[in-house]
Amino acid sequence: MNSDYEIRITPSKGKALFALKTFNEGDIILEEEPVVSCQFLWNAAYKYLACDHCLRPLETAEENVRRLTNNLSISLPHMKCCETDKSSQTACLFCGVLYCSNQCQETAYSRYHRMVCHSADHPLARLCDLWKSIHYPPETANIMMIARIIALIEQAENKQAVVDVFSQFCQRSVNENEQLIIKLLGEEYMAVLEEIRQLLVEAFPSDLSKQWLSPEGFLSLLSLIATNGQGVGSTAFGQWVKNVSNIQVAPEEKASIDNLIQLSYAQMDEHVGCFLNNEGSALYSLESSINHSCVPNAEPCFLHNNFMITVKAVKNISPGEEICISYLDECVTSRRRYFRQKILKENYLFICRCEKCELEVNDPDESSDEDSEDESAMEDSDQESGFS
Ligand SMILES: C[S@@+](CC[C@H](N)C(=O)[O-])C[C@H]1O[C@@H](n2cnc3c(N)ncnc32)[C@H](O)[C@@H]1O
Repeated sequence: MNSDYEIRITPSKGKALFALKTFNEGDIILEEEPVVSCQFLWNAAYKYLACDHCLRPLETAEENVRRLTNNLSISLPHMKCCETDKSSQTACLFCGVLYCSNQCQETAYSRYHRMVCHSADHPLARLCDLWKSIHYPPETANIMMIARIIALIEQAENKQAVVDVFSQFCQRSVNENEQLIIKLLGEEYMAVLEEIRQLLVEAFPSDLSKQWLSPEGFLSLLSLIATNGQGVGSTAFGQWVKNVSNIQVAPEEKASIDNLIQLSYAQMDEHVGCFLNNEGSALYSLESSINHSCVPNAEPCFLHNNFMITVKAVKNISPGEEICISYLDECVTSRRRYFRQKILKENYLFICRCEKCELEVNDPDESSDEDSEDESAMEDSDQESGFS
């Protein structure tokens, strides 16, 4: 039992997280590891090297910046600011997936990897290929999350306890599940879903898994990860930049490091655009109970450069206040109510009942020219940020 916050059921938003103590701006409210997580498939295929369990970067900062800029001549000073420890890395002897440490490998193996470890001709390998053929970058979800969820249940000694963990996540009606999946994949790919489901059934043929993988069960699993999945990102170069910016150096050296950083990001922009990070998605037990607000008082971040999420206060929060994050990019949160509601309704399938939207309830329900321009920009950005 935590005395800093608690989950309560609210009439308008379902589950919500409330503060039980004062948090000052910048305070850490909570930190947690996910129940399940997975790197995106294209992200992994494009050699964004990350631990298969915790998504920690496996490249050094220098390898990372060279790959992302396609410039092999870049050398980074102060490599002690790079946190990648190659000496602790390890690989699964059978399927070859990489881990940052024995500990991650052992945790993965004991919890789910035994069931999902596969060779190139396994149904799960075909599943990954099929998923990649219908879900191109920018990725928002990964079918292997479902495989890992099933594996977690299959491998658990106390299966009911694992099932209970997943039943706490926000669920939707059958009709809403379908709408979300259409949004996730696009209507034209809905027929392929049955092929995907069949491959999962082939990979997990037990009677227990078949229950989860019935047509309806499968759709609700997909919808569960779309509704509750949180994007996760890690970066070796970004971490080096953060660390190197905090060391004391002479002003001339500082200027030369800043110049190198600026130049590197400019070259990355040209070579890989916005695809800078190791990326995946994850389900967090507590964090997924945090509702959206257009005036958030908290934000999620990844201070440990792996899948551990930190929720930080961005304003002072009083005991009894609801803790909310924004599901939207900052540029959308600052727009008019009509526009924010439209984006949330279309992408997340809910009508926002946050404090700001409730206050502006009488604002006109019509779009402006500015909104229309932003809508086309959002079509790209909402794909980038995914559903959460
Ligand atoms: C990740 S869950 C958050 C926890 C959720 N309230 C629950 O009961 O599990 C996201 C869902 O919460 C609800 N939600 C989140 N923010 C909301 C808001 N500002 N207004 C209304 N509903 C909201 C929506 O149903 C949304 O799909």
